[in-house]
Amino acid sequence: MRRTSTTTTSRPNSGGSVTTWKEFRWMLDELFLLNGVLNIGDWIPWLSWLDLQGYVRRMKRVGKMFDQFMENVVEEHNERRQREGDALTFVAKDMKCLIASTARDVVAGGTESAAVIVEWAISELLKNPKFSKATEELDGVIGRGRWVTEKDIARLPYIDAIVKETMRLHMVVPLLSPRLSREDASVCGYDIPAGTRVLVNAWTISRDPALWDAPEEFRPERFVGSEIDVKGQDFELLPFGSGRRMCPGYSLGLKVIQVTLANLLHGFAWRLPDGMAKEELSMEVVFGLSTPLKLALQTVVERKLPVHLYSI
Ligand code: HEM
Repeated sequence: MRRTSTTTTSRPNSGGSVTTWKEFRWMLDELFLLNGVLNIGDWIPWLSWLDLQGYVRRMKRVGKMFDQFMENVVEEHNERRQREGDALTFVAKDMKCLIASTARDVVAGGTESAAVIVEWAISELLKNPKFSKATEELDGVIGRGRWVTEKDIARLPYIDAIVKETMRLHMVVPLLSPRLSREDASVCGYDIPAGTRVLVNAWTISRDPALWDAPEEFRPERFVGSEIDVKGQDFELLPFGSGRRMCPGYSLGLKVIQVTLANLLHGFAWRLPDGMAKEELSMEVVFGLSTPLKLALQTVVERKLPVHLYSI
């Protein structure tokens, strides 16, 4: 299945006011894609009114849809709270907008990035013979009688290494948030005047051969026993950015990725569809605000744990 592209604008239509799962998925794809496109009007301002690529029109449309969706969610909560007489947490009308836009950041930041990373991790594992190492670790530490919990992660160094290596190779936010230099500065021989808009290309840094051995290869082992972390202190690896504008959700995001991936590997045996060779697995990427696979991963999964563990 092909994801939203810079040229495709059609969206699923529920035909009603309630946002369907398909529409929500479409909104997220569109939001992330448009946040990362190169809009001609941003670089040549006198052309911006023409909106040559139609991106501004699309941004306005998806922005409106998202605001509407979030406002509906806040409204629903308000109604419920009113019904239950919960006066303290009732959201005043003028706060609704602020809450809706903050919630949009949290929903968008917290869902898409984690899902993209987990999908890349499984694709890499299907392509590389690293699966057995991960499942051996899980069998040894967790056993086949239960699911993985957040507390187990500290005892799963290979899963942690897979997550870090996936985040290095598939930097989900390739360009960090733009910064503005407040004073004249000199960095590595480059003069940066005050007022310059600075873009940090975390994607290139994490594939720089001066910093990484065989940077294009997926090698989780490089992080086993390594001090390099993803918390913004090691500048060669900045999947959550660094400094004041660093991702405020990094701790939650990291845990969601680790626990989700660990459970998907622990609970299911994964393989490619019959007749599909590893070499045919597409690793093409869409560059936007995030970097998902161009074609959604197609796999066959089989249950590995006792049946009763899968019932909700
Ligand atoms: C799951 C993996 C995630 C990744 C890889 C990720 C990555 C990033 C990156 C690279 C930035 C820009 C940082 C910078 O420029 O220094 C960022 C900003 C941000 N992230 Fe995340 N994020 C993730 C999860 C989350 C979650 C779970 C939330 C909310 C609960 C969140 C909310 C935000 C917000 C609000 C910003 C903007 C911060 C600002 O501009 O001051 N992110 N994220």
